[in-house]
Amino acid sequence: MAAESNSKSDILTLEKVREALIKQEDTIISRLIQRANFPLNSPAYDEGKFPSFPGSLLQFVVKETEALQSKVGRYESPEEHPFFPESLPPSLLPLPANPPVLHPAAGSININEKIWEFYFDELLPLFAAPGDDGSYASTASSDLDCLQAISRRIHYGYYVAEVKFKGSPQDYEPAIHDQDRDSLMKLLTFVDVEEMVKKRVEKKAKVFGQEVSLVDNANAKTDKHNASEKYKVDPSVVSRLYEEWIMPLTKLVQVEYLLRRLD
Ligand SMILES: O=C(O)C(=O)C[C@]1(C(=O)O)C=C[C@@H](O)C=C1
Repeated sequence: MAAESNSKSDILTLEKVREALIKQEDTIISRLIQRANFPLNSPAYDEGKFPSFPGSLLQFVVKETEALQSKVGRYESPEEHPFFPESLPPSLLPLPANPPVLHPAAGSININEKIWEFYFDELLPLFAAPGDDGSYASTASSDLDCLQAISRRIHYGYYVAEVKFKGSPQDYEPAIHDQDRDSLMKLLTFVDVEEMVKKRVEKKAKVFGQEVSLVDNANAKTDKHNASEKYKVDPSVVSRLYEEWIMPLTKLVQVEYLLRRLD
């Protein structure tokens, strides 16, 4: 079944979708900076640490927050996916009146498990300082803010794939018919764009993450040895986040979506 042709999908352009991705960079970087205000706070992640919760404090915060957000319609947007989709309450709001822009396949592609894994196992230790200040609730909420912003960005790949497909169906259709992942991956990859994204997010991390002081401190500014310490989150970690995880997973979402695009 093909996605409906309608005014909203007709005005969706690659330029507009890329603009949306650029705005989301601001959200992701700001949330990482917010999380970096707290140390690692590992008891928040230990299952059974607080007997009042069945799993970890983090899991409790995520599940309860997602249940509330589900009731107010968060997961009715195709790019929003819960981390604990099991037994979520339904939305209490009426369904959106707009006709769908995406193929219904989008609803079945949720790669949040991969996002959860890299965030806690690999990314977090790179930018949260070791230590425990006891502020577990704020830490868990802040983790969920980061996870949701990253997840939304990655699942936005549906829209990128849709505009690319609509722009040149003749290029994509043979690879979709053959279910050829490698060809799809080649077709949708723009190495020059990826290079720009990495440079831009690194620069944004420098601008957003500066320590602001009313006293000019010329020494601190020129001290190259302390370059990464000057920023609230190391800019090279943000660039690495995009290079190793966000862009490859956005491409994975695009491939998964395109494989089902002609169903
Ligand atoms: O801008 C695109 O064309 C995208 O597909 C998005 C994106 C990204 O995740 O930033 C992913 C793949 C491309 O190689 C370039 C950039």
